[in-house]
Amino acid sequence: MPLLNVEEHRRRARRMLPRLVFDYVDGGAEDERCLQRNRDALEQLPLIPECLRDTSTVDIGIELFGRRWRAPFAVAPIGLAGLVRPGADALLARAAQGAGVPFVLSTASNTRIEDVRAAAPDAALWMQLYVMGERAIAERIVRRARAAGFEALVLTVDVPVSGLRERDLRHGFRLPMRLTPATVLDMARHPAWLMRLARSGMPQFANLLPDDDGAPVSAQAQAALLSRTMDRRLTWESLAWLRKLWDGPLLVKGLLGAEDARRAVRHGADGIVVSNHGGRQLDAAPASIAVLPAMVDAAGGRIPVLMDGGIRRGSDVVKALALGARGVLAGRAPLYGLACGGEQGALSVLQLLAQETERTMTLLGATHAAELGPRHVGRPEPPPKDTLQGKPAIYAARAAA
Ligand SMILES: Cc1cc2nc3c(=O)[nH]c(=O)nc-3n(C[C@H](O)[C@H](O)[C@H](O)COP(=O)(O)O)c2cc1C
Ligand SMILES: CCCCC(=O)C(=O)O
Repeated sequence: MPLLNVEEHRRRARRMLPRLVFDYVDGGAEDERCLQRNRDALEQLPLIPECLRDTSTVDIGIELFGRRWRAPFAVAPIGLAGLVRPGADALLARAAQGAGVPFVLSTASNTRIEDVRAAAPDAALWMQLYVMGERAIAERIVRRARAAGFEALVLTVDVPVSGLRERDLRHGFRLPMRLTPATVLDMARHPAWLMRLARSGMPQFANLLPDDDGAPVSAQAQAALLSRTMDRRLTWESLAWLRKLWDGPLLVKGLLGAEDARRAVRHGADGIVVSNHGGRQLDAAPASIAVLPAMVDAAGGRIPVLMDGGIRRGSDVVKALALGARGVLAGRAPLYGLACGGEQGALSVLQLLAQETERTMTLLGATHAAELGPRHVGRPEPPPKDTLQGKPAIYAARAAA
């Protein structure tokens, strides 16, 4: 039976992966309220169709930074994706290439920048940047991405420190790594996953390994990235430093406040990504979709606003576009696909999202993203009654699992 939607891919991924890996992908910070909020806020928004409009051709493609995207979403940066499957970054890039959408490579990828480019020569590749203590590391990554023909740079700014990922802590997934006996047993119960990992070895942060140019990159930097120890002196003024290194589109990812959107414009960013890091950082953060209209308003049409967080259906994509996003990023959705079926699995998820986006737009009477507007979005429905004494619905899901 083919998997019909993203949630079915998620459930299959949960069976295919050891719990430690699934929880790393699926989990959020602290009580996972932000993770849940992203979903709730999207689900609670109704869409209002406009009928009797000619929808004989519907084009879900968009254009951004001089490139056509075949669908209005890109694959979000995912660090340590190699835990899901060896070569994950290249497989995701190839899936994005197949779907005709951009792929954002994480600084914390397990495949080198140059190897991702070689695997997906025709893909629109963007580079996500984490700035750690040694600025020279970031500078080197930017230079390499540029040389490999990456088209945009995405500076992630919502990780001054790691969010408190309690699922990871429970599994001993931290440094020094202290795997629990239960985790080791669980890995043994997933032989297909384990064999692949055994063949390829433990994933490394490939962009931090000593390279052909012999630049020394310390084990310390690898450890800093795993624990998400970033440079906390990074400020808005640092954008000028990046500007000198990068002349292409420069986006800032991880903004939620209108004043920050205005600061991004003032400091010369070419775009912003409204994001709470998929609920993995500040658990008290609002749902991305909830603050999107204010962010679009603050950007005032001067720079494009993208959004991520909780995209699981084409209708979620359409809601974000209707509220003013130029496009969205999908993080976990293609990753669940990757876990189920490698490159083909990730591509299937991207195709499902594209088909759902097209169907939703057709049902709304919109033939192009530019025709979508706030009039298509109704007032949020009241949140569903919690079944477990006021706990977010995710607890109910877990209790049922
Ligand atoms: C396993 C995992 C790893 C991630 N790694 C990064 C990263 O390296 N850099 C980054 O900017 N965001 C990272 N993110 C956040 C995503 O880019 C994106 O903001 C988020 O996943 C969007 O929410 P969604 O998963 O609900 O689509 C990661 C997310 C996940 C799930
Ligand atoms: C381990 C590298 C950082 C990945 C990340 O940003 C995340 O887990 O959300």
